[in-house]
Amino acid sequence: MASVQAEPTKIAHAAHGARAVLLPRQLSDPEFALFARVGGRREVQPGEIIFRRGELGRSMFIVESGQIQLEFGDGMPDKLIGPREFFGELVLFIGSHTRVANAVALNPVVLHIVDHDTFDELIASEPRLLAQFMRRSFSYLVASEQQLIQSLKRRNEDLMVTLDSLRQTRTQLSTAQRLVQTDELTGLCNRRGLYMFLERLAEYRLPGTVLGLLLIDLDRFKQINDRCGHLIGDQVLRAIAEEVQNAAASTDVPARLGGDEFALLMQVTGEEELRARATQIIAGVHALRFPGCNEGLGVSVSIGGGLCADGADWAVWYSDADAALYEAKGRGGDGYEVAPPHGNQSGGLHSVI
Ligand SMILES: Nc1nc2c(ncn2[C@@H]2O[C@H](COP(=O)(O)OP(=O)(O)OP(=O)(O)O)[C@@H](O)[C@H]2O)c(=O)[nH]1
Repeated sequence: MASVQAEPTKIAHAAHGARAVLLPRQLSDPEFALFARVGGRREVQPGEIIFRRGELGRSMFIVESGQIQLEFGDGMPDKLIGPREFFGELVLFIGSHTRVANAVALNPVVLHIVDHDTFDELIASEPRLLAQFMRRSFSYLVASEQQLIQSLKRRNEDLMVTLDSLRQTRTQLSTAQRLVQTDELTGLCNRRGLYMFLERLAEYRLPGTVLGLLLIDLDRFKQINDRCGHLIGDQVLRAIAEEVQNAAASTDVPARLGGDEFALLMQVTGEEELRARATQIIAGVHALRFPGCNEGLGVSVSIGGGLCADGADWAVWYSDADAALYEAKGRGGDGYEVAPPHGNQSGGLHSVI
């Protein structure tokens, strides 16, 4: 519920104390007497609505006793109108004006209602008094509008700050999401990242291609670690990751599945391209050199691959490529093997996650 901005109901006194100064919405004695005399008297019960926001206004109201709450809505503060104050006067100054607030009686209220015709007659019969009333009322309305503009400006600034921090949160979220899907050592996609890609695979599929999977495993990596130390071991892993990345097109997903096992999920034209990529990786790895270690120890990889059967899932693709990898390892490593086409049609990706 909006807060209530109470307007002073007392007559304020000028600093020098010589003359009483009326607050903007207060009527002087002669003004109140005049409006009370010509206006229609109406008693209002607590909770009764005098007018609603959006209604076409026809009259101004003067409060003799009790309190009226003006509810502007849209998060703007409500206003209280008390004895000898007026509200709804805008309709008398500009024709066919719609109400900008709901006016609700907070307690038993006595009102005097001045309509358009009565007001016009008063302008003719009491021009001096009415001019004074209108002048004061106008300056109040202008001040109110200025206040409103200020408060809207402030709200706008607050909103900009909120928007800014939301943008930051979004950036942090996407950074966190990227980190969760990335292998820290090599910067490639990790297993989780690959699974997330698989969930949205349909969005990335290129027409006229088939999916192909290569599993790449370092040969005798334990020995490299043992002989050269883990730091060199890490360097080797990073270098292999680069070779896998080099063999990947922009629509492919190179990943480190863990330890010394890498994967390359590709969109290829057929088995020939799959073999060409495997050959490229093997050749790239052969050319790698690691100062202080590589002299006596070659680095090589074994690769198992296969074309991914349509309708099958990751578990099937992985198991076919893994069987081929096992064969390549069995032949002493440093080579690749491609699995025969697989006809198995099974369920969804979720069987592996
Ligand atoms: N430096 C380093 N070593 C790792 C990392 N993750 C796993 N390893 C090591 O990788 C080695 C993998 O050993 P194995 O699974 O026996 O594989 P391999 O020695 O390559 O044997 P083959 O695959 O049969 O040729 C282990 O010694 C792990 O400690 C890593 O992040 N950094």
